[in-house]
Amino acid sequence: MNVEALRFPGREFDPSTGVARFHYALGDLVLTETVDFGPPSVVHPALDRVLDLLYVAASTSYYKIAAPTRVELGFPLAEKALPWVTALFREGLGEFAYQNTLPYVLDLEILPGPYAEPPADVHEPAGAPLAAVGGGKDSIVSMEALQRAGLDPVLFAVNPNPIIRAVCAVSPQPTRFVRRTLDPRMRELNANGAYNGHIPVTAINSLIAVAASLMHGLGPVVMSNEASASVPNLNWLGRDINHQWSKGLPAEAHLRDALLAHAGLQEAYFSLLRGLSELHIAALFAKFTAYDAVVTSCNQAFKQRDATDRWCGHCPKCRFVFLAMAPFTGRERLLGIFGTDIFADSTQLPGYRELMGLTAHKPFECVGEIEESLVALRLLAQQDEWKDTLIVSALVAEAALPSDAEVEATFRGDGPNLVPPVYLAALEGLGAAR
Ligand SMILES: CC(=O)N[C@H]1[C@@H](OP(=O)(O)OP(=O)(O)OC[C@H]2O[C@@H](n3ccc(=O)[nH]c3=O)[C@H](O)[C@@H]2O)O[C@H](CO)[C@@H](O)[C@@H]1O[C@H](C)C(=O)N[C@@H](C)C(=O)N[C@@H](CCC(=O)O)C(=O)O
Ligand SMILES: Nc1ncnc2c1ncn2[C@@H]1O[C@H](COP(=O)(O)OP(=O)(O)OP(=O)(O)O)[C@@H](O)[C@H]1O
Repeated sequence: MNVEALRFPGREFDPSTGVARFHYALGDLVLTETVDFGPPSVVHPALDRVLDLLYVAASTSYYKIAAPTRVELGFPLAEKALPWVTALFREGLGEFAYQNTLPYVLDLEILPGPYAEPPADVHEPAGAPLAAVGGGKDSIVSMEALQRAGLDPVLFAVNPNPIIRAVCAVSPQPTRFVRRTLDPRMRELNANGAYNGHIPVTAINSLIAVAASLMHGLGPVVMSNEASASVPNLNWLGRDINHQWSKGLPAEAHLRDALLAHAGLQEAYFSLLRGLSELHIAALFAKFTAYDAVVTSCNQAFKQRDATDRWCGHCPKCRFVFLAMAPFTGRERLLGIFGTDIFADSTQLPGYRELMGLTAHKPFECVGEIEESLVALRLLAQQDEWKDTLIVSALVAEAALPSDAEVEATFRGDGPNLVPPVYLAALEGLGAAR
C-alpha cells in the first residue's frame, strides 16, 4: 500500500458505556480500534487528555500496515509530550524497521498538530494501586509485594486470557479488565501482504491502565518491567534496536513526562521491578508456590489465534525463564511448572547458545541479558541436581562463567528506577532474593 502519511481523523468516547473508538487513516482507508473500558464510576478531568495519548500509542499498529514516511498528528498535544511521540515511533518501531529493512522509520517525520494548552491542574493519583498483570513471574512478584505491604492493589489486564484470569484468581485482590479490539481488517490486510512486525504494545497497555485507573478513582499504575528490558538486542545503522523498548526505563520516563505535560498527572505510572534483574525476580518468584499451576511467561500463549494453553517449551522465552527459575525452584518443582524438561532436550542447545551470547544477537523476545544467562548457568553448575543435565553440562564446557562479583551484582536490586519510596519499601518487604 503506497500512502504518504498516517493521519488521525478523530476519536470518540462514550462516558456512559466507557467505550472508546480511535480512527486512523492511511489514504482512503480508515481503520478503527475499539477499547471497551466498561462504565466509569468517576469523571476525572485528566481522562480526555490520557485518551489523546492512548490515541497516539495505539496508532503504531496501524502505521505499520503501510509504513508511510510521515505521521501527521493533526490534533492538539502538549509540546512537551512530543519527545514521547517521537521516541514511540522511531524507537518503539525499531524492531519493525529492522525486520522489514525500512531505515527511514528510525528517523520518521512526525508533523505535530497545534500545541495543546497546558493542563489546568496537576493531579497525583492517590487511591489503591492498579497492578498490571501479564500472567508471568514478574507481575506475580509485584502483586505479592503490594498485597503483603497492605497497599491493597486492584489487579488489571487488557484482554485477559485464561492464564491471566487464573493468575489473578490465586490472589484475593479485586480485578479490573478492559477489552481492546484491533480493526478486524488487520488480518485481511496482513494476508494481502501489508507490512507486519512488532509494535510497542506495552505503551498501549500502560495508557489503557492509566485511563482505567482514572475512571475508577484509583492510584498509580504499577507495571512489572525489569532492568534488562532497557537493554537493546542489537545495533543497526548506528541505532539501538530493542524488542522490549516500551518496557524499558527510557520509555517509562518519556511516558511519565507526557502524562505530566499533557494530562497533568504526576507519579501516575511506574515499574515496581525496574531496578531488578530477571534472575533477581525469578528468585523472588520462587518464594511463592501458590501460582505454580498457572504462571505462564511464554508469549505463544498470548496470541489472538492458535494460542498454546501454557508454556510452548521451545521458544526463547521458555528457554530463558526455565534457565532463570531453575537455580531457585529445584528440579521437581520446575518440571511441574513447565510440564517438560527443557534441559534434557538437545534441540534446545542452539537456542541456549544464543542466550549465552555464543552466537548471533539476543533473540527478539522478552529475555534477560546475556550476563544474566551466564550467571544462571554458573549457579546451576554448582547444583548437583542440574550440573550434569545435557544442556547445563554442554554450555559449561563452552561459556566463560562470571565472577563472584558479577553474580553478587545480579542480585543487588539497586538499578536505576522511578519507584516512589513507599512502593520501594513494599518490594524490600519481600526480603532478600537468595
Ligand atoms: C502474542 C505475540 O507475541 N504476538 C506477536 C506476533 O503476532 P501474531 O500474529 O503471531 O499474533 P497476534 O498477537 O495475535 O497478532 C495478530 C496480528 O495483529 C497485530 N497486532 C497485534 C497486537 C497489537 O497490539 N497490534 C497489532 O497490530 C500483529 O502484528 C499481527 O499482525 O507477531 C507480531 C509481529 O511481530 C507481533 O506484533 C505480536 O506481538 C504482539 C503485539 C504482542 O502482544 N506481543 C507481546 C507478547 C510482546 O512481544 N511483548 C513484549 C513487550 C514489548 C514492548 O515493547 O512492549 C515482551 O514481553 O517483551
Ligand atoms: N495483557 C496485559 N494487560 C495489562 N498489563 C500487561 C499485560 N501483559 C503484560 N502487562 C504488563 O506488562 C509487564 C511486562 O509484560 P511481561 O509479559 O514481560 O511480564 P509478566 O507476564 O509479568 O512476566 P514474564 O516476563 O515472566 O512474562 C507485565 O509485568 C505487566 O505489568
